[in-house]
Amino acid sequence: MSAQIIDGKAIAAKVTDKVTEGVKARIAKGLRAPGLAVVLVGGDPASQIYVQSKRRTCEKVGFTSKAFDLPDTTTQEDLLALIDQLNDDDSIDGILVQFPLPKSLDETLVVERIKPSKDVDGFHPYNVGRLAQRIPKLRSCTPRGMITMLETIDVDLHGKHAVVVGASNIVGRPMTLELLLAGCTTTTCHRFTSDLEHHVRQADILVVARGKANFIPGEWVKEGAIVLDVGINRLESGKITGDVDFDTAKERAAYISPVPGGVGPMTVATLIENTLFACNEFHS
Ligand SMILES: Nc1nc2c(c(=O)[nH]1)N[C@@H](CN(C=O)c1ccc(C(=O)N[C@@H](CCC(=O)O)C(=O)O)cc1)CN2
Repeated sequence: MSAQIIDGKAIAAKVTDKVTEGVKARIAKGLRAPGLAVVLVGGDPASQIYVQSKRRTCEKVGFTSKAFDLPDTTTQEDLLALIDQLNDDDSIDGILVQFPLPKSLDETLVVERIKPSKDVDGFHPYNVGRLAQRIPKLRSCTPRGMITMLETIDVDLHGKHAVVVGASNIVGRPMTLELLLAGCTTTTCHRFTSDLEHHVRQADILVVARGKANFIPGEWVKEGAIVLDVGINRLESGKITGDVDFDTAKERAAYISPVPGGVGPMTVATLIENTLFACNEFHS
């Protein structure tokens, strides 16, 4: 059996089309277009690609996009002052500060400074806490995007054993909360997990966010599992590959997301979806 491919690029296009309709509906009612501020500090090449994609998608759906490209010498005070200014700007519904930040800057202080109603990344402790308490509002983009991917598959998540490999604030931890909310029994594996193979072999739903090419051998994947690969690893050849050994895994899984074209595009689409939500729900 060969797995069905979960086409993140196609699902993301549907999500952004729906947002375009939402923006048109606002304009038809005489309301302003949603506004997203995208802040990039420094010149990390991967971050530049992601930020460009976010800004391009904003334009495509009819948002107002404000770009802030700051040098890597930016101080903590300067960055927090910009966030304060954006928090007070009524034309801005969402504030996105691209991570990772240069080492001299504290990401936690940045996350905590953004007004929860403009936290379209869903990283603020207020928004993570709401997700943990089953009353989500703004939800982290990559995990929420993966739930949207799962919703396109005709599968009942209740009681399924979901195993998340990786416990970062951006992906692993909020994904565990999302899967718990969806009714899964969850296991989160991290750097101190002993016998990773044992846990992975139990997974009906396997989410891997480790950042190491072919970290999960395909033989570990349970027959009929759903595999979502969050890894984006650039090989010396220039090829981009995920964290799961795709060729072997696809012979065992029922569904699998590819890299590229899987989870990555859903991250951007969900950010756009979150911005429209923030605009309609909190600011209008
Ligand atoms: N403030 C944030 N920073 C970061 C986040 C985030 O959600 N918020 N996530 C990641 C990076 N990321 C978005 O910012 C992101 C990663 C990957 C993709 C994507 O579309 N990848 C393509 C491959 C494109 C390429 O790298 O050439 C794919 O998988 O098909 C989009 C966004 C860390 N930082």
